[in-house]
Amino acid sequence: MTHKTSIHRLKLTDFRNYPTATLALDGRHVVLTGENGAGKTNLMEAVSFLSPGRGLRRAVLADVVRVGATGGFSIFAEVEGMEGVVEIGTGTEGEGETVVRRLRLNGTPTRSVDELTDHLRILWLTPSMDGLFTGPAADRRRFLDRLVLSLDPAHGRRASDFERAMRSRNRLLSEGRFDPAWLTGIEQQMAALGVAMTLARREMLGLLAGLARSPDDSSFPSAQLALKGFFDKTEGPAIELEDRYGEALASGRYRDAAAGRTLEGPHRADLLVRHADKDIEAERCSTGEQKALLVGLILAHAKLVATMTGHAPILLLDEIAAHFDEGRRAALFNRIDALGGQAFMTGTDRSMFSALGERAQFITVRDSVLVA
Ligand SMILES: Nc1ncnc2c1ncn2[C@@H]1O[C@H](COP(=O)(O)OP(=O)(O)OP(=O)(O)O)[C@@H](O)[C@H]1O
Repeated sequence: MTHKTSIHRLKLTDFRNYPTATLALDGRHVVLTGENGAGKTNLMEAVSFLSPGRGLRRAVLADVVRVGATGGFSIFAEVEGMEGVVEIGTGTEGEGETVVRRLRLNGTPTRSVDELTDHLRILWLTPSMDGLFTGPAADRRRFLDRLVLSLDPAHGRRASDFERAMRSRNRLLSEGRFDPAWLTGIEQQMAALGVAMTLARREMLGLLAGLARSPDDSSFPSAQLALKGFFDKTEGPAIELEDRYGEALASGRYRDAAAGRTLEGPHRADLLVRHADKDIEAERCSTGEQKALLVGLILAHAKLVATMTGHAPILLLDEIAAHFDEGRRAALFNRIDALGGQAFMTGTDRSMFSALGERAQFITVRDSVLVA
């Protein structure tokens, strides 16, 4: 049995184009419509700040604060979460370079925004992800890491610790400081973290592949996913893989010093995506097929999160409906509904969402004002 998580109330202060805004929600899906530039994506971005990180735009925090505001932004939400009803307060303090994010749960300050994952899982799909299959590998790696992170909150720390260790190694090598004891220490750390990251990525791909296809999946093709590069197929106990990577780093010191960077590791891996029914790479699919593939992937992931946590995640789908014909839109709404969670959707035209009927609450966004 999957439980629902949903946002009941949302209050924004000095967030993007909103001086203040309050939204009372009744647990149904939420459709935000309005003209271009009205503030629909901004509102979704505010919801995405109820998870750790920099939100769905990966924004610089200072840019999120409303232009002209004297302090930081704040978001207050009343949420039916994974541990019952919780009041989440988050926002920024400080200015310019020193802006930091703060979090309060039921009024009590918490040490880390990572605690948000105890209460809510939020997944999103935005137009900026349209070029995911054809763009740089770094985007696909980040996408995969975000999938992992939603089920394994320790993954973020692993990745940032690996980055830090790698930067230290790169610095030593670029300065010609080939001190073996020092380098070996750093490389062992990189080996442990790099292998753990890779195994977590592989596990996520295995879990997604193992998901049973639901009968109405034909509207959204399923994707075949594989890791490419860096221990993509190598089997063996983690400790063996760590030894192998540690040795590869040690023997690659002069090569990496010449290149000015570490040439081997999880930071060079890629995510391969194939259209399972057509058996071709996603990058060769038409624009519409790529979009459908991406939606299928997000829906499969949402189902996985619901199964693994027992709670359906909150979905943020920015400008999705306009891409699909009426039949596919209806299928999309049915799939979202079957997940059992709350979805936020945006569009300029309300009629695109008419198939949702009573299943959604319709809100018009007009110049930073929300009209239910
Ligand atoms: N920090 C900020 N302070 C004030 N306004 C901002 C800030 N950041 C962005 N904006 C404004 O917010 C407005 C709305 O942006 P948003 O992306 O939410 O629009 P939208 O309704 O999703 O439009 P579209 O349909 O074109 O995607 C833009 O006009 C932008 O200039």
